[in-house]
Amino acid sequence: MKLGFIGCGNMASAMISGILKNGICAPQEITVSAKTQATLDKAKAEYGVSTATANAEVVKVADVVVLAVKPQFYAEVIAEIKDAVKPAQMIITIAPGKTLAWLAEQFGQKLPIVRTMPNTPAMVGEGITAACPNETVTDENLKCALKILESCGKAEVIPERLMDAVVAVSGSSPAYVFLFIEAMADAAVADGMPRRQAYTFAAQAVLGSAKMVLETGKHPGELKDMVCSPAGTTIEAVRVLEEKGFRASVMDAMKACSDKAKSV
Ligand SMILES: NC(=O)C1=CN([C@@H]2O[C@H](COP(=O)(O)OP(=O)(O)OC[C@H]3O[C@@H](n4cnc5c(N)ncnc54)[C@H](O)[C@@H]3O)[C@@H](O)[C@H]2O)C=CC1
Ligand SMILES: O=C(O)[C@@H]1CCC=N1
Repeated sequence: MKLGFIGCGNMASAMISGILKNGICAPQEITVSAKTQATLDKAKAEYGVSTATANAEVVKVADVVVLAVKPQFYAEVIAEIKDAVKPAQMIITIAPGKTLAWLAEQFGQKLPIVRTMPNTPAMVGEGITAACPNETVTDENLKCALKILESCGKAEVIPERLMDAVVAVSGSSPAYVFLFIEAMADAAVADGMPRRQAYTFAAQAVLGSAKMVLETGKHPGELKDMVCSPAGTTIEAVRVLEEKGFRASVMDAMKACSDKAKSV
């Protein structure tokens, strides 16, 4: 399968890394375009992919084209490539806010389009991607799209109305988790732990806790209670987090994120 990425920044790189690690296709079967030659040179050096100076070149050689530019550039890029897109070619989008109806209008022709929302843990094969196919996508198309997306982690088909929620809960949330890990490491450093070691302990604690949620099927509240020994240390931290509105701040931040996703 020949894959094309229009744009080769953080998200495209994370996906390419996951795709290559899982052998979904060979490096030379991936063609990328970008704004600058420096980006193309970096992608070629890092992944061994083919590069194209024009976006239409990517469309000409790929069976599946991933639109990996920022949402504000979608209209101009689609305008540039739409005449080169063949009816059987599948388009995968990864931008927030660009609905299937908007995409159909921009392309001006019936095309199999899968709207998705991935995240950067795709880089280490631990991403999660929401996928929403339009009515032109066949079962075969969807199988192919999910094979690509599942090479970077988990993928689930969802109704389009949930896409903005997905941006907040998984598309953007690695950034909140990185903030959390950084804050925990800073606190450990304040207590005397070497910084590098503090990142390892903080990150592994988050990884292990996440695996417990995914693998035990227990409610996060129950898992939290399993850590909080009566009159112990953990409940003191939990009390302070509640006092400072930890959960409310997470929910408010995610509301701001999903609201923004509606307007990009
Ligand atoms: N970074 C993330 O965690 C996630 C990003 N996304 C979405 O992925 C898309 C890309 O985001 P990032 O990779 O973070 O951005 P980025 O800024 O890292 O990469 C954008 C890429 O597009 C290229 N580009 C810009 N204009 C172009 C044009 N006219 N033709 C060809 N290439 C062009 C740039 O050279 C760059 O390689 C965005 O729509 C973003 O919302 C989705 C989920 C997660
Ligand atoms: O911040 C952004 O707009 C992109 C979409 C989801 C994660 N990053």
